[in-house]
Amino acid sequence: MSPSKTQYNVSLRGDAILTSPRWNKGTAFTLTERKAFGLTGRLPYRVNTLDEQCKRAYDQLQSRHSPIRKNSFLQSLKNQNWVLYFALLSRHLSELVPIIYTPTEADAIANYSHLFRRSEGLYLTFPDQETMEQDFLEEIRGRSIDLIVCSDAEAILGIGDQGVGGIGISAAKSVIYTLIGGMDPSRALAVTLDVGTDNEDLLNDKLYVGWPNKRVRGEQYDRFIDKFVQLVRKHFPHCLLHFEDFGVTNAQRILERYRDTHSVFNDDIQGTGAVTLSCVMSAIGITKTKLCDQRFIIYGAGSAGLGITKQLRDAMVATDGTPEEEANAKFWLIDKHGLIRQSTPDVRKDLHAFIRSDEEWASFAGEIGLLDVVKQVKPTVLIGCSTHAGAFTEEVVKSMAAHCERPIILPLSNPSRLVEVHPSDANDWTGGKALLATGSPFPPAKMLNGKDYIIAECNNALIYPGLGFGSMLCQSRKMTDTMIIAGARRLASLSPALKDPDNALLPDFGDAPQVNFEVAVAVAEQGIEEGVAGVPWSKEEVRAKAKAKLWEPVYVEYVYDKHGED
Ligand SMILES: NC(=O)C1=CN([C@@H]2O[C@H](COP(=O)(O)OP(=O)(O)OC[C@H]3O[C@@H](n4cnc5c(N)ncnc54)[C@H](O)[C@@H]3O)[C@@H](O)[C@H]2O)C=CC1
Ligand SMILES: CC(=O)C(=O)O
Ligand SMILES: [Mg+2]
Repeated sequence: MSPSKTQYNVSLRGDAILTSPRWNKGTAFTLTERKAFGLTGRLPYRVNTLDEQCKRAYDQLQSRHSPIRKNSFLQSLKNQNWVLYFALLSRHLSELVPIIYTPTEADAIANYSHLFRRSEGLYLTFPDQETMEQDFLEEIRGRSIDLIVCSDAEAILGIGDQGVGGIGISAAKSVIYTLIGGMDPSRALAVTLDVGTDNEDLLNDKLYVGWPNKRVRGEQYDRFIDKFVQLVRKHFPHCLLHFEDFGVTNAQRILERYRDTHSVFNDDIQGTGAVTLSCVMSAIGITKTKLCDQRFIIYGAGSAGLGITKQLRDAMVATDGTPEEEANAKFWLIDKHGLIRQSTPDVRKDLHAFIRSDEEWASFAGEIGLLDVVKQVKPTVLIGCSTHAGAFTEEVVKSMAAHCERPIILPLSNPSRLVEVHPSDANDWTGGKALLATGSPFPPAKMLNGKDYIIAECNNALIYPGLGFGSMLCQSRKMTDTMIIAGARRLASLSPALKDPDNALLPDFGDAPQVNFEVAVAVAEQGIEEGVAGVPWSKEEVRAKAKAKLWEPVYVEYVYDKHGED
């Protein structure tokens, strides 16, 4: 609840308030509230505190042994009582984020139609587009919306096209905005844009609950997306529109199309770019080098690969004063058909600035693989966002380490089973020299001195809630690159490795709420400084304003009022 509110006037009574996850307190309704809301006979006698409810829920959760069953339990809890759900998650953040987010959420999404119990969020389906506005208004009735997270589910986490199951990633990313970013969940909306699926398993599944049709593409797809974006702009001109897990042919295009006219954000491109920039900044703090001193190999040139490359390039230009063309030349991008160079067919337009010349690789015939590129380029940074499990083989890692004192190796693919190299292997193969971070959580590796080396989680969830909250806080008209860089710099400044190079490259996920608060402040300050903010504040006021806006999972007293909120 908002810390500025000590009381809410609520119009729901009886079963209606008990079945509203926003207002339900279950056994924590006080005796006065029970009388006022017609609940005395609807609840057992004893009034519980939130702590007692959390303990009971945690005990129940522990009796579910597999991560996916825990995920289902938490999903039910979310459908019952938001305060309890978020309070429980906050009390066990590091343990439960992997259950409600990557890696477990990937399994929940892959099995969405079979695990389905109850709908959540907004389903906008291609054949129903005539009623899109009506459906939208029905879902947000009586609510003010600050944040919309939408997905068309073509590239979910690392598991590809998941059709209507994409609502799971929109909802999980919204939950993270609340849990880590302090966003009021009643002001957020998760949306799935069901434009069909090319996943044959889903199309052949009789229980599939989405639109059983091949994915719509081309002009029809663009018109559908445009209809949705214009609807958002019409009804909530100041809300942040977050795009998640769109396919590589649409993600950057959509971002470019709308980013100058509305506050839009593509997490896979910009969020991943920002957290990776922070991670690399932290690592080069240890190697005492600059961004422009690095040679980067980016393995997997999809949305994340492009976002990471551009973010690192832009920061190099801004921080080191490297001319853009010179900065572009520090990157070697590899995709399914090897190194991307002039003779590579059908390279996406957004990658053109990073194409290597054929002349540089004249002595190589055919597709040029990772090992060849590593041997030739002698990279200092190797980043994986390919979904190609095990791609960073022992030979690749050892070849890199042969020419680089502290190789920076970031296998970022999710979920855990798709990681390009297990961080313990990379640690062992480099004699403990590699500076490592992964996309999903991994246990620590052992350093040569026997101490644990904590593997930082370089996941966009460590930064996007702060980027989004900062942008919403200052009501920015758009999310600029410089606002994102300001957030990434603030995150890097909080790295534990700054104090001790044997520490993790990024803050622990357990500290993510405090870290994201700092990111949000940096982003809003930057928005104000560059004149895109819609608030009349000075930069000095931002911190206090941000504190006042944080939503916290605590119970606030309710007073019955038939004209109150519902
Ligand atoms: N750690 C983090 O915060 C994030 C991690 N990711 C992860 O990165 C991976 C990619 O995600 P997106 O970029 O959104 O997907 P995407 O589908 O846009 O990109 C994947 C790219 O990898 C390429 N690829 C596939 N197999 C390959 C191979 N054998 N060798 C080289 N390239 C190959 C594909 O052609 C494609 O260009 C996923 O596992 C995803 O979970 C994505 C966003 C954030
Ligand atoms: C973390 C994330 O956004 C992804 O894996 O797609
Ligand atoms: Mg994603």
